[in-house]
Amino acid sequence: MMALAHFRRNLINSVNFFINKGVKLSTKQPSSKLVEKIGFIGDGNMAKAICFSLEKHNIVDFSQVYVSSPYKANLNIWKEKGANISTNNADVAKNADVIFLAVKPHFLQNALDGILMDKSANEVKDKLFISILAGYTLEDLEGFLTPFKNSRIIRVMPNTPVLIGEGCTVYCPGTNVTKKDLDIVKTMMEVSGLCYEVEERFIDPIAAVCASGPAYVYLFIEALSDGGVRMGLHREMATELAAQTVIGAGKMVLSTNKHMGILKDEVCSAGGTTIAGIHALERGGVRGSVIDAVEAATKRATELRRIKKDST
Ligand SMILES: NC(=O)C1=CN([C@@H]2O[C@H](COP(=O)(O)OP(=O)(O)OC[C@H]3O[C@@H](n4cnc5c(N)ncnc54)[C@H](O)[C@@H]3O)[C@@H](O)[C@H]2O)C=CC1
Ligand SMILES: O=C(O)[C@@H]1CCC=N1
Repeated sequence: MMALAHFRRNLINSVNFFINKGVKLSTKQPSSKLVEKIGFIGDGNMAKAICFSLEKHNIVDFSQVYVSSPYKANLNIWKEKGANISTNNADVAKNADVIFLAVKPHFLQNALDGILMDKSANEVKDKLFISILAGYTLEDLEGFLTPFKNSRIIRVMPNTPVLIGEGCTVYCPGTNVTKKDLDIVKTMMEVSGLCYEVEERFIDPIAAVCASGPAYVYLFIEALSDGGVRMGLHREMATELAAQTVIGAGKMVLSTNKHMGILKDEVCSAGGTTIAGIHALERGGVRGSVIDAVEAATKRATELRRIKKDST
């Protein structure tokens, strides 16, 4: 219990760091029947992670979920769970009150054009849209959504661990977003991990750290496991130990509030095994590579936006 209290206290300290930097924090308070009908335009990995988490936390029942994608085969998993599926995005846009835009950035124009070509497009008004797309700014998105009268948009950047309640999500409201709209997004996303409101200028770098981050960490876990196998461990054991080591190290950073360098030094005995491993990592340029990765992913968000603009 004491350890838990200590963990919480230090987590609050970490979060205060963000608040001091102008980042607003939400606390977890699940509620039911938050929205009547929730929609997903795009039915892929991130839509599933968000929706399955919402269902698990009793925020929505699948009967309240409307989801669309051009490929019926991909929608079957949603149908089996009881969601309302369609290959016509207009069905989701008309029926749902809160609509996640969950397609890849280069498919957004096509997805919205499909709605506008539908004869019932004029029914799509007074909607709250939630964009999880990398790259597109609120200004871009509000431009796209102009035809849907009185629509509001919130830009949200989640990551796939929301599926298991260990996500990081940030969000930023567009013009005319109401307090109720923000409460909806906060309540939906904070059940699945950390959730902050941020200034929009932080979203691309945060996406590069948190939304892309799981992929970097999987790479590291795989490599750590490979190293174990190279040294004679069975794969299953090596992977389990590598993954738990990453969980443990992450929790140490959050719960002890010690600088990472100090935590690293506590593992490195003088002339011992760990410093030999650290030396090998530093020779391989691990720090520079990770920093380069975050820089490259941040820059790529801007490129994604430009690709769309150049092609219209
Ligand atoms: N995967 C991740 O970890 C994260 C993804 N995102 C963002 O979420 C969005 C979705 O990413 P994922 O779920 O990973 O992609 P995904 O490829 O798994 O899912 C996208 C889905 O959109 C569907 N689709 C394609 N064209 C469509 C159209 N015209 N109308 C409706 N649906 C269409 C596809 O069938 C596909 O299933 C992207 O914009 C990405 O930037 C944001 C944070 C994290
Ligand atoms: O790779 C991507 O573009 C998306 C956005 C952040 C994580 N996945």
